[in-house]
Amino acid sequence: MARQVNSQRNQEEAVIDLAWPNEAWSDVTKEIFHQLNAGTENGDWTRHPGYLRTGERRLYCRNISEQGKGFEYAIFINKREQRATCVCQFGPYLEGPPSHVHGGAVATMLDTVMGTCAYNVLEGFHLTANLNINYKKPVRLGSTAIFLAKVDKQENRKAYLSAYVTSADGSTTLCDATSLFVQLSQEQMEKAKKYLPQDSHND
Ligand SMILES: CCCCCCCCCC(=O)SCCNC(=O)CCNC(=O)[C@H](O)C(C)(C)COP(=O)(O)OP(=O)(O)OC[C@H]1O[C@@H](n2cnc3c(N)ncnc32)[C@H](O)[C@@H]1OP(=O)(O)O
Repeated sequence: MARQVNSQRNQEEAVIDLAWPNEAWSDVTKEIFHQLNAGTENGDWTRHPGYLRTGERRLYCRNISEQGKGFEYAIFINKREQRATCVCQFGPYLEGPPSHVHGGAVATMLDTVMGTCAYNVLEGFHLTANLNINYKKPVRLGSTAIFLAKVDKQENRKAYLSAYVTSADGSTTLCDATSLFVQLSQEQMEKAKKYLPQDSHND
């Protein structure tokens, strides 16, 4: 169930944490979520909240508010191991090839999971400078996939990551990817400040 949290931003805008199972999640998606969430018990992993804002702006991968029709996902981060893992169920509004997920939707989740993983090493705000994806197998619409990302190298403001996407049972590699995220310099941050959310709900 989505959990309502108060946003300091302004009261009429509800900020809802969607990175929890809801009735649109399949049993497979829920089972993987609970396996990943069990890793938070000893503190090694933390669940990254996924906020749907109900104001005029929405995070792209949280913008389809009809449950189960778009991206249904939760991301878990392991700071010590510089890794992130995501379970994602792709809804019917994400079609590309008939009955399969649009490559851009898979790219969106890779960008988001690796961008979230980059928080393990980069401070402040970072942007995707480069994202390379090898699509190995088409992803069935309505299916559940697992995204596994890790930081491979950090050089100052640059974080180099790799990731791969597997079927729910882990038996099939659907994609692999690499990326570069760049933390904004002070000067770039000054310019970007006016666009940044005013509260901690920046996902
Ligand atoms: C909580 C929710 C989390 C979600 C996570 C976020 C997921 C979504 C992330 C996105 O979708 S971000 C949107 C898509 N990306 C962009 O719009 C970024 C557009 N590009 C830029 O703004 C600038 O090019 C960028 C900030 C990436 C880099 O700034 P600059 O082009 O001014 O270069 P800069 O000097 O700051 O770069 C720092 C280093 O990165 C290197 N670099 C930059 N772009 C590169 C590139 N493409 N390939 C290789 N190296 C690159 C650059 O050479 C330099 O290396 P050195 O320090 O060694 O000299």
